[in-house]
Amino acid sequence: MAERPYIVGNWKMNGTRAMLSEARAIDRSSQRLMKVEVALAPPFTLIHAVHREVEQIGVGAQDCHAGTEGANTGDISAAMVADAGAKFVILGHSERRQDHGETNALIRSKVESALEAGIRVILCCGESEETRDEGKAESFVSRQLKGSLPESLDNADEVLTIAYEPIWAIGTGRTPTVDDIGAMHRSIRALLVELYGEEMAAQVRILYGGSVNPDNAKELLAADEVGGALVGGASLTAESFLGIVLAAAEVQEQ
Ligand SMILES: O=C(CO)COP(=O)(O)O
Repeated sequence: MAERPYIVGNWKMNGTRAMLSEARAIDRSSQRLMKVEVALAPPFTLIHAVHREVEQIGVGAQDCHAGTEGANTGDISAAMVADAGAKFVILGHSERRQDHGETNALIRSKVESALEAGIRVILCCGESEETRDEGKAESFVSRQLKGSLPESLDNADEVLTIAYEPIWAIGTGRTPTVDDIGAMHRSIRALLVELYGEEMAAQVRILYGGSVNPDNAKELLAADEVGGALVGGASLTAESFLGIVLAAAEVQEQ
């Protein structure tokens, strides 16, 4: 792993204020964090509280609306999550695509809105099991990214992270092989070079997500072109999340 690995916990629809102690515990185990960049994306309701609770780690949101303000009952804009303390937002997660019918075009306008609001984007992509079985995973992911990334970016390296999350690996305990992850990440890197040029593309981190846990993290993080992990279930307790952070630090040292 070339640069500092980036380990991000996506709490999804989990967590009340009782979980702030987990965020605090993650933050306080900062000894190893010098080698690893660590962040949490709690639900909207906890962004501000987590932001106030932590000193070392980043805090972000799991989604935002494409607009800036207005008559959108129940929605939250990028500027609002930024105001609550979010420094990044996860966009295009497969659960948003599936459960809320989010299209690539909508996701692209959310990406633009987030960048406009001055927060970083973790853009998710990933194929279904059917698409992988058909041998079309790489072309599918490439189409997803082409459809949801802005055509040009001034500083992709500073504002953009990609997360490859095969849908069939999310919450299932199944993961692709290290070779398959490496092949997909190389394909994503090639697309970034095509879109933004070699220099900028080289600095965009590409995370792997899907059933990452403390036991498999070391192997998965050592795969080619993997710059970190987006973690769901195993980010819900400090103990398991820190196990992954530790694995990332060990891979970094190798
Ligand atoms: O969707 C994910 C993170 O965004 C992955 O979730 P799990 O780690 O629970 O498989």
